[in-house]
Amino acid sequence: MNKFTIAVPASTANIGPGFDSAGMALNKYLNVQVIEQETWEIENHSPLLPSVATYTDHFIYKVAKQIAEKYGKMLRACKLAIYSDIPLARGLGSSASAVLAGIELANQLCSLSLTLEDKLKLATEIEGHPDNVAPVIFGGMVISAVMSHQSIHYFQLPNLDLDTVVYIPNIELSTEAARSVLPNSFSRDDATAASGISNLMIASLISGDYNLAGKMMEQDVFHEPYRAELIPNYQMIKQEAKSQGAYGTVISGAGPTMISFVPRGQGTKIASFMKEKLSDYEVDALVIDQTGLQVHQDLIK
Ligand SMILES: Nc1ncnc2c1ncn2[C@@H]1O[C@H](COP(=O)(O)OP(=O)(O)O)[C@@H](O)[C@H]1O
Ligand SMILES: N[C@@H](CCOP(=O)(O)O)C(=O)O
Repeated sequence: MNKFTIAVPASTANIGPGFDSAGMALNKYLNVQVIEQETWEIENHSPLLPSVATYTDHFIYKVAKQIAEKYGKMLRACKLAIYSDIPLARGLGSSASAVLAGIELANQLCSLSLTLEDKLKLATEIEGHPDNVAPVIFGGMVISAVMSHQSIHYFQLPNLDLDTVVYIPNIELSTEAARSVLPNSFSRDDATAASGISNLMIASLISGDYNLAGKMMEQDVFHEPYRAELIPNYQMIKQEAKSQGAYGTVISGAGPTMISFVPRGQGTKIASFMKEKLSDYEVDALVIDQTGLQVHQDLIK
């Protein structure tokens, strides 16, 4: 019987002004062990995972079935043993990781030979925006743009000399709810300012000017002003992290998690200082995942 593991990283999207476009893979993982057998069976091995009554209701199974059907194939039965340290509905891309796990499951079980670009297109159609799924597929930091609701262009930044600290509160905020507070349109002046800030942030990240990148991150016009009131300790986290040397601190994805971008090697020290201020939070020093989604030919947790 065939056995393998699909390992999918977490992600942080937007990075301030890169709304629905910029994202980065992080070293928290959803691992799906796949063991082919006669009947379907799904085991959740992490307290973070949602429990479902039957395998047909499981999000990962549903995505895999949808993809298989799109290509005119049937999924072969298997047992899925799922492990994850990505918290749900916190702004760390759990749904993007689950979507990619489902797409890869169909790819493997139905021998679809999907390219990375195929996976990007399929995942973006399901997720609705490419900013989480692109870095989850490619690793590192990726900028992506959907052209006329069809083709997707992307650019993977060179390795960044940055680590991160994430501040995960003990509350959920669905992406859908956090999108509902955003305006439907922007004035020309606001759109011009917002895209200028975003352009400058990306240019400064590529050139290694992390102080300028951090400043631009914190000047977002697209979403942070509208979401700030949904995020506990929004100002305090920014100020305290800055006092410890963080370049910039922003809402991770749609929140409620916040994330600081810090000098390489400083994450653990800054995380332990911030944990003192945020006793009821999970505060983690995370590094950028450079490899993206992987399929291992053995069973890993
Ligand atoms: N591993 C998983 N298995 C099943 N469903 C998942 C998994 N990860 C995420 N989901 C679904 O995605 C939802 C969270 O998505 P979302 O609100 O976009 O938040 P985020 O992606 O920021 O964690 C969960 O409530 C759950 O329905
Ligand atoms: N660009 C999206 C990103 C959502 O990320 P998530 O991790 O919260 O799902 C948005 O800001 O709505």
